[in-house]
Amino acid sequence: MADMESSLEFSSSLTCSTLPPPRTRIFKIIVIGDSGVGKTCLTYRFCAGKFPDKTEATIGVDFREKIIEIDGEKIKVQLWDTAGQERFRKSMVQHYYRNVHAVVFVYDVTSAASFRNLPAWIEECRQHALGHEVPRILVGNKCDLRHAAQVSTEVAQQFADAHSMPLFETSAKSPQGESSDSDHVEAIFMTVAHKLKSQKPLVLSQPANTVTLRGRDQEEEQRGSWGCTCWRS
Ligand SMILES: Nc1nc2c(ncn2[C@@H]2O[C@H](COP(=O)(O)OP(=O)(O)OP(=O)(O)O)[C@@H](O)[C@H]2O)c(=O)[nH]1
Ligand SMILES: [Mg+2]
Repeated sequence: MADMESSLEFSSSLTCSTLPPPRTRIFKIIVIGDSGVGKTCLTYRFCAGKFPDKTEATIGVDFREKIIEIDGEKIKVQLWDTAGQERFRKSMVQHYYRNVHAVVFVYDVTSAASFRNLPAWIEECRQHALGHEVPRILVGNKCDLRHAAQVSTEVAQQFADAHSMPLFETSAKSPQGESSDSDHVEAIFMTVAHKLKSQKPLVLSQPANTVTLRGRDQEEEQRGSWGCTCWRS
């Protein structure tokens, strides 16, 4: 995490200095949900293209990035793989929500408890003043274990509808070939990226090498702290 932290600071200072275009938009997407639902595996699957050999409980946050191309534009998708355990996240929570572009809520289809806890995660977003314009999606993971499922698609869909979120059911583990009956991890994050791109969340007409800043965090961001929503090369 420290490496990423320093690289973010480095990148931010670069952004604010003299590097010329080309510029890459960055979409910050946070992935939240109970411990053990598979947030690390999902983000790893998207960025590394495979299921990780082993994972340990995330402490604070892990960053994963992938450059994707949409309509000829290269976009950096920056996934914030957050900690599900309260003791590993409490000092970090405010950083998760700063300048976030989209939120991915994850539950485990084999864990009714992880589904029941979703309102608490939604409430955390509300407490951090997440705007209604920030897209949210709901992901039920571990669909490869359908025989052990405790959360039906119908119940999950009702919850998603009630909260105006699209629902995806997937598996970070399964091969997800053409015959797979679950949504592809890749397709899920690409859908979010498409949505963000269509919303054009950043100011498009700003000059090169500037930072898009919001409100009272401006000075802090200019000093190069986390969550800088910026164009950078
Ligand atoms: N069968 C199956 N197991 C999975 C899947 N995704 C994750 N797992 C397993 O679930 C366990 C927890 O996965 P993690 O990705 O570490 O969970 P997490 O949500 O990041 O947990 P925290 O970091 O503690 O918040 C690991 O043993 C994974 O191997 C999946 O799609 N299918
Ligand atoms: Mg994790």
